[in-house]
Amino acid sequence: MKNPVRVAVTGAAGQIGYSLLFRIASGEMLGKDQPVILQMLELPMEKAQAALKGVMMELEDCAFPLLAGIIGTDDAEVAFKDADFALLVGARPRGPGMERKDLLLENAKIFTAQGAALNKVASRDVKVLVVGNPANTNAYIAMKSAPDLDPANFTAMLRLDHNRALSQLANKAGVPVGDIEKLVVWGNHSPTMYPDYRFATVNGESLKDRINDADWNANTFIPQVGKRGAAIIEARGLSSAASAANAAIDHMRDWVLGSDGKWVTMGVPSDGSYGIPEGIIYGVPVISENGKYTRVEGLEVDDFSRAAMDKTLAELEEERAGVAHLLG
Ligand SMILES: NC(=O)C1=CN([C@@H]2O[C@H](COP(=O)(O)OP(=O)(O)OC[C@H]3O[C@@H](n4cnc5c(N)ncnc54)[C@H](O)[C@@H]3O)[C@@H](O)[C@H]2O)C=CC1
Ligand SMILES: O=C([O-])CC(=O)C(=O)O
Repeated sequence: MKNPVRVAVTGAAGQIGYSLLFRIASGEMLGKDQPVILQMLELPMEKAQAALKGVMMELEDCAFPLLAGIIGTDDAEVAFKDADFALLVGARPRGPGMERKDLLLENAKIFTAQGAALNKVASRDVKVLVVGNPANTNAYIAMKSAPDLDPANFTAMLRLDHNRALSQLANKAGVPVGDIEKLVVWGNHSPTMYPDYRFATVNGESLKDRINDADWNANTFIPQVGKRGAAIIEARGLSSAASAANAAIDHMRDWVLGSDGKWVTMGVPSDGSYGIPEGIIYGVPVISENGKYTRVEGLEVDDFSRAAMDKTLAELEEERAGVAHLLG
């Protein structure tokens, strides 16, 4: 049996937390041979702490063989102590009529504090996934607030967008979703994101050629993927939770255990490639192996794509400017 690893989850009593923790504890994220210690953070309010207690009782009641320990706390330095993985979910969600960036100033302070706490007490190799919105800029804030940790280990979740795009493409082309490869979602987790299937294949053949519908791409597919979060809020009255938790599991699992040669989308600090300034947390295609992700390099950027990639970049730069005063 492997030694247990420590997985910190913030916002553990929230709706994503409730869909996420049980799957981590059952081995779906890190493997069926990897024991985990869950270190869960919630707000210091009585209601949040009581709800967290309830979640911990239910985790116990599952008798997961891989669950080697559970810690519930309102102190970030307890939750992140020696953490090997940190899933930063805890943040306010948007409601109907809001954009994710409307949450920026309210949620930003969470990520300066949690970045600093990770910097102080987490494992030096901690792998961080930011889910709380606006996810890219919150990941940027956490990364900048943790100067002693490897910036490459701060990532934002665009996997839900990637998975949404896969399903839309599979429906349109009438192919099984699992047969589609080489999809990318560039940029920000916001309506400006650019889902790009120019390179996508189905059983090795071009999906773009098979669909062959530029109008559908520009006027249906791209906006539909970009606004899917809002459509879920409209339908449910609450933002996506089960699909968000599922995407978080996919993101971490592929990062840690490898993507099997397949492209997946991760929001990662830019290395300057594709005309994205260094350090901006931007969705790019990566392949992961042995716990390390590598960008897919050298993809052609045509005029349509350049315009789309620059638009989402401009929004990220605007968000970054909006939080610069918090970062000293
Ligand atoms: N990146 C993505 O694809 C997605 C991101 N999200 C975002 O994830 C976040 C969480 O969503 P839900 O679970 O639905 O919200 P929720 O409101 O159900 O749960 C959030 C939980 O976080 C806790 N929390 C708030 N501030 C905290 C802090 N400083 N430390 C620890 N815990 C804290 C709250 O008490 C609450 O229990 C939201 O910002 C939402 O917009 C949601 C779906 C997809
Ligand atoms: O739309 C929201 O606010 C929640 C979210 O990020 C998503 O579902 O993509």
